[in-house]
Amino acid sequence: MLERMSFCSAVGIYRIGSIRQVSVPRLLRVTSPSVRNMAQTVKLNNGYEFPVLGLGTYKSNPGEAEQIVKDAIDIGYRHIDCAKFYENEKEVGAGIRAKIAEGVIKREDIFVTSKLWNTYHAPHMVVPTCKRTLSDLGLDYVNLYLIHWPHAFKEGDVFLPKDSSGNIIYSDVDYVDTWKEMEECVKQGLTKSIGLSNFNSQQIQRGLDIATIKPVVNQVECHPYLNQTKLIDFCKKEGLVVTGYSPFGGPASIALTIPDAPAPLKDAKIKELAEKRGKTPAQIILRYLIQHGVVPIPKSSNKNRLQENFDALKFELTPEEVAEIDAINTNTRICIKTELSDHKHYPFSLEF
Ligand SMILES: NC(=O)C1=CN([C@@H]2O[C@H](COP(=O)(O)OP(=O)(O)OC[C@H]3O[C@@H](n4cnc5c(N)ncnc54)[C@H](OP(=O)(O)O)[C@@H]3O)[C@@H](O)[C@H]2O)C=CC1
Ligand SMILES: O=C1CO[C@H](CO)[C@@H](O)[C@@H]1O
Repeated sequence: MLERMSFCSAVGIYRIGSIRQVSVPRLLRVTSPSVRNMAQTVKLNNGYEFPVLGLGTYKSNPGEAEQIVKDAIDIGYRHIDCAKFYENEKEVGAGIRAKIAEGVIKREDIFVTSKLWNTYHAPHMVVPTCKRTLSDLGLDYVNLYLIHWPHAFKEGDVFLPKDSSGNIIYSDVDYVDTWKEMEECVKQGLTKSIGLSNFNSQQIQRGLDIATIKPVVNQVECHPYLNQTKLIDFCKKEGLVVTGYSPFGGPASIALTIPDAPAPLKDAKIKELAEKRGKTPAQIILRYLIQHGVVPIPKSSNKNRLQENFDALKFELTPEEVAEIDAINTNTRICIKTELSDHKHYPFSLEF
């Protein structure tokens, strides 16, 4: 599986599937390694390098998010996943900027993603909303800006606008019109790349058909119970990398609201492999996703678990072990949003 591509006495470059890994001999390492000489990355279709493991920040509460981001950067994370919807971009940005100010990283060493929320799809709102995110983060640009969901809600700063019966109020805006303004964000230097999140294959295809700047990523739920092999194949064919959210099945809050929510961390096969390999269930899951070419973005607000998750970069599963995990897939979607299934752009009515 691990195939050496080239070697010189100073630096070895390996390829795991399409993942490039640059390893630097111990003597050349500095105490705070930068993404340029340490990160394992995959190349996006526009040539930018995308670190193969990121940090999720949903439910990283104001008060903890800044410290968690700082801890993650110290551990070696060089990819942070944010969103306006998470309402913590100020704190996340403060963590990133603190580490730049300390000289631990330079801006170009870290890959920052943010997302356009559903209430800002109207074309005239896209560029200003991206600028608001930049202002909250305190950064001049993000590396990747995603349309968070294909379905638009009534425009405004109320993220979940509801009518008197408690139903979400939809908007008619078509994501292909939103996409044109996402392209404008690239042209204005607000983001290096643009992409999609929670889009199904037909929606991606519709986007590709009108795009002059291609999406580089589709970010979707991905874990051993929803391993997304068909969508991954489709995305690979079209030149998109799949980022995998909720690799452990999502935050405890989701598990609490869905009493029988599947818990991949507790799966018997995952636990068996973890024991056999002397790893944790979390590491087995992250490694599994990475070896499928998915870029997982686990969230943790605990420094030990941040380290544990990061250490998934340091071992490999055999093809047989990957196949054993493939066999526990049940295509079970946790973040399913059935309450939105009558929206004309609801993404989950198709198989993939
Ligand atoms: N595009 C989209 O629509 C979506 C994007 N996302 C993104 O994906 C990220 C990750 O997904 P998310 O839904 O947060 O869920 P995850 O699957 O990453 O699970 C997070 C939960 O797992 C726990 N956890 C983390 N590490 C470990 C470990 N090693 N062992 C045991 N438990 C662990 C965390 O607790 P603790 O913090 O205490 O460690 C937390 O409760 C989000 O933060 C967000 O950035 C998520 C959902 C939708
Ligand atoms: O990014 C996100 C975090 O999780 C939320 C709850 O499921 C999602 O709605 C949202 O898309």
